[in-house]
Amino acid sequence: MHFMQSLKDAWRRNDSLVCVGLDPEPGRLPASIAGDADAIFAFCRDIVDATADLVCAYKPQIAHFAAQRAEDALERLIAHIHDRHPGVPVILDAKRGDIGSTARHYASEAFDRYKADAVTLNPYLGHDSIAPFLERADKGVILLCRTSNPGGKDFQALDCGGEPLYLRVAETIAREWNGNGNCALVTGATWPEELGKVRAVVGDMPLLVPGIGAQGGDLEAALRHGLTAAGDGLMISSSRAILYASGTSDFAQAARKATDELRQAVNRHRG
Ligand SMILES: O=c1ccn([C@@H]2O[C@H](COP(=O)(O)O)[C@@H](O)[C@H]2O)c(=O)[nH]1
Repeated sequence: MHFMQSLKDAWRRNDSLVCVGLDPEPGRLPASIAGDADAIFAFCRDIVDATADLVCAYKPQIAHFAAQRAEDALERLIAHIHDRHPGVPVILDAKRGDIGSTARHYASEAFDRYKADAVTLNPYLGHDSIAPFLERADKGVILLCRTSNPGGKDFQALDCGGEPLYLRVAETIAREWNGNGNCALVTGATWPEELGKVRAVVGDMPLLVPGIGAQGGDLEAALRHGLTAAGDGLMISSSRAILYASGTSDFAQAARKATDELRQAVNRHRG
């Protein structure tokens, strides 16, 4: 199914705008599974199984798997989500970006190897670097726009003919790159007013919003500036605050509680 349709269905079915980020940290896995040969897979699988009815998407971050030589665990985890929780889209957070001949392999990596429904990309190399992803019309193409980190402003806020670069990026993607209707943008909750400026130029385009929880972003302000008139349009992403809500053997139940608390906090601000 088309990523955008899966996302809309999951927003509605689970009454949730929450995207759980899957960022396994070897040093933070509960002692009850940390020694297992397949601990990364088991940890993420248990979090997924405990939360799948509460989320609109999962977002595994590829570096957290690759650094541990756990790409195989990532492949099996995404297969597990598709098999056991069909209809919950998977966003591969890879932030790829390279010349077209290499980008084709990155697109194949995300969609053919990992079977992700969407992927995060860096638009800095321009349209030809993103074209191999845009052509996959059923897949989501989620482009960095106004990132949540403090250094995001170093380039993204630079003046670009009277407007900041991040807004030029948003406008260009909305007007020129979104012919297949499969684009979305990353806009951090740490910059809610900028998020609102992005919303104003991209209409109802979905926004992936990291930065709440561990990064201290303002959830209420992000919702106020980012929700569409229909009360959706956002994927509110949280990783560490959910994954490590408990450091002990009850980690999956604690993750469920943290996910539901975030879901309810978000829903209090929706129409
Ligand atoms: O601007 C961005 C883009 C991506 N991220 C990623 O989101 C999660 C955030 O983790 P938390 O534990 O919820 O802070 C992480 O995978 C980042 O790589 C981001 O934070 N900001």
